[in-house]
Amino acid sequence: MPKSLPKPLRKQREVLYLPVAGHSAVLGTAGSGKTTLALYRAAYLSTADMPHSGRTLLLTFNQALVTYLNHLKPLALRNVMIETYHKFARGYLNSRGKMSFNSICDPDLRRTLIERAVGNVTQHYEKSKFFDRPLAFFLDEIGWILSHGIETEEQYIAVERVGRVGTTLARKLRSVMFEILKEYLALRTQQGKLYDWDDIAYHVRQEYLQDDRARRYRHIIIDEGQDFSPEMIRSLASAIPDDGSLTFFGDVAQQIYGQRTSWRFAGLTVPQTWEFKENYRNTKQIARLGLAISKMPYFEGIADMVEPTSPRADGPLPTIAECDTRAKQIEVALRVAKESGKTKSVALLFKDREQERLISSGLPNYATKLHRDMNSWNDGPGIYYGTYHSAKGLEFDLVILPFLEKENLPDPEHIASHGEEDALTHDGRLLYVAVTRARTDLLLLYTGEPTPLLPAKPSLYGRVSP
Ligand SMILES: Nc1ncnc2c1ncn2[C@@H]1O[C@H](COP(=O)(O)OP(=O)(O)OP(=O)(O)O)[C@@H](O)[C@H]1O
Repeated sequence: MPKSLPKPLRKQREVLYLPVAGHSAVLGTAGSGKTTLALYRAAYLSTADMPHSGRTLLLTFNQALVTYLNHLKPLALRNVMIETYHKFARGYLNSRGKMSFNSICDPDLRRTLIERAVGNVTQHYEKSKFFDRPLAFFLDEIGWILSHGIETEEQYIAVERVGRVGTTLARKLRSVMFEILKEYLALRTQQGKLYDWDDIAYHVRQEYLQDDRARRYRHIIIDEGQDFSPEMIRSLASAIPDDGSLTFFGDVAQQIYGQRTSWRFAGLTVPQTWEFKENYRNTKQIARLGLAISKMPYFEGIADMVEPTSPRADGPLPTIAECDTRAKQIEVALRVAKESGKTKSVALLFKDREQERLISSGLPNYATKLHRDMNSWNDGPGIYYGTYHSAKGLEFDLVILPFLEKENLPDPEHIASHGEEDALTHDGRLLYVAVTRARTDLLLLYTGEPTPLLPAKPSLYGRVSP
């Protein structure tokens, strides 16, 4: 068994020994040990000399988490491959001779081609407000169709929920939308691109349907599964043999990629879902703020939400600091990070790379940037910085969140393209992820009016004026 990981307790032990064949799903609140148990389960399923043992694949969404997992991965897991879904997909298609050089359409080209597709289709119709929607709407809708494995116009017209919160697309417009999708795919093919990041999973699944070779992995485990699209999950269900297993770990409150669809659309055969409610990471005070965020109106109506029970460890209240200017926020963030980074792990997290750059130039050069290609992980004290997305699945002693003002969050561009409700829903989950990365200390900074994403209750915070 892994040595460096905490010993599984209660529900965690039950999950470790879930059936070794078929599908299982574990839903857990932040910090409840999903990643830890994903590693334990990988060790259990890959243990040599057991009747159920076999090669095991542990998949997650982003590279920073893969690097972190590899750092936690004990020697007992030599038989386990840990990688991102997208790396797995490329590798598998390559093994089938279906991945030539440069055959994936990158997001910039995709954007250009979808814009062109909208323009081309517009010419066949009379002027309509539909075509005036922001490009982000078309990018999203096409992503939604492809990541759900929808193949025909009839399927698309019949499907129940289409579009983001508040932007459900009327059925009569779906034919036009589908025409835009087909035009995009035609333009993409002309560019020699066989896939994009939304439909690669569809192609993986199609390939498995025709693949009668022995399966490379007997067991697959998905961590951060809430961010896997239904088609990604389906493709993995078809990647295991009949006597193999698929174990899904996820937290719907932390869904920050994709179109907020449900893993349940993937149609796994899960007799029962298991829930982890105990939070082992955060102090009571941080967990209370996390819980208050998850009770905000913008979280309402999510299926499968698991509410945490209060952790035992006590700590300081999250600190909220109103600064006169953004420059002051930067000064405070840098000072605290440098001081605390000597003895603690500290993460400075931002909405996007642009905001990260406002601070990163002032950081010492030993600070570690969290990013897609990071390939080593230094445990212990130090400064880490990156976007909320890049910190997914990770944890730090102190988390510093600058720029929490109303003008910045929810993101004004997101409001412009998808409306306020959608922006609140999207950025609320990001904030939830960011807050729950903190083990013991949290520093929230803003100028002017704080973001409406933060709960107003004063007793949740210790307030300071630097
Ligand atoms: N049984 C346990 N006893 C003590 N500590 C534990 C136990 N299980 C997990 N932990 C610790 O709790 C923290 C959170 O665990 P982990 O990262 O596995 O949670 P998670 O559910 O994947 O979190 P998230 O979804 O928020 O990323 C880690 O520091 C882990 O070592």
